[in-house]
Amino acid sequence: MGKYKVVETFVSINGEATHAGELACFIRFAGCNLTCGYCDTKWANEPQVPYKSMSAEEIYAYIKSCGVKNVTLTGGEPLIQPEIEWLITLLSADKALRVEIETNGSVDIAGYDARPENVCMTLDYKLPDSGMEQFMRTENYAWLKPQDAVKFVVSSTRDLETAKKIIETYDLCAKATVYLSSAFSAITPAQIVEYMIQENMKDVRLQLQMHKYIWDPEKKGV
Ligand SMILES: C[S@@+](CC[C@H](N)C(=O)[O-])C[C@H]1O[C@@H](n2cnc3c(N)ncnc32)[C@H](O)[C@@H]1O
Ligand SMILES: Nc1nc2[nH]cc(C(=O)O)c2c(=O)[nH]1
Ligand code: SF4
Ligand SMILES: [Mg+2]
Repeated sequence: MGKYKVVETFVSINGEATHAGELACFIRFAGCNLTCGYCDTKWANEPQVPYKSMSAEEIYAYIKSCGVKNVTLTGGEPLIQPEIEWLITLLSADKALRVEIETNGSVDIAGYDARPENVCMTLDYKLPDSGMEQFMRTENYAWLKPQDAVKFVVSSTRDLETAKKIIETYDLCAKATVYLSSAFSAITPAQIVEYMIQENMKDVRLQLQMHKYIWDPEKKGV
């Protein structure tokens, strides 16, 4: 079996989405197929980024040594890592783990349809201000499961309007939990809440990147 390019591993609270506030073990992979303007982990996508080669078994052993339940696979883009399906299968076989995959919305998730309940996807929809909207695969919404989330990272009123349109067009609140997040420091959380009130977005949740309020927003490994 192959090796995975891992740029950092750490235990922290998950700062985002459904399990925000719970301890989680993070595995961050090198490289991404997109270049979002707001990306807070551009360093992980640099071709020369230092990485550790780890087998699936080594990653699993590290996770077990952390003793936590939640595992977040992130990056970079986890779903473009060669043989990532094998790692997900290995981790999901351990029912003491809950595996969350942070994915950017451009990669086909149809092949993960047989995943068990302890594997959830947090699927981004990249809005216009990210510069990456043309790569979004809305076909992915056919494969959402109740434990999944769709996340819109918002930078502007234009982004909010697009998010609302996509949520309604694909009836996303009926398929998964839907989050609006502020692109850190690009728009205030208050502006997002004002828009949610104005548009009566009853089934959508605001989420803030908790770790950026707890620690220096530039700090790695938290
Ligand atoms: C760094 S990405 C890695 C996973 C995957 N490439 C993706 O985009 O979903 C993890 C999450 O952080 C979010 N993110 C990145 N930069 C951000 C920023 N400046 N403010 C808020 N969220 C950000 C992304 O939108 C994504 O939901
Ligand atoms: N604390 C913390 N929680 C997170 N949840 C998702 C993250 C990510 O970068 O994907 C992240 C992260 O980088 N740090
Ligand atoms: S898809 Fe994720 S990792 Fe890639 S550039 Fe965008 S936010 Fe960064
Ligand atoms: Mg992050």
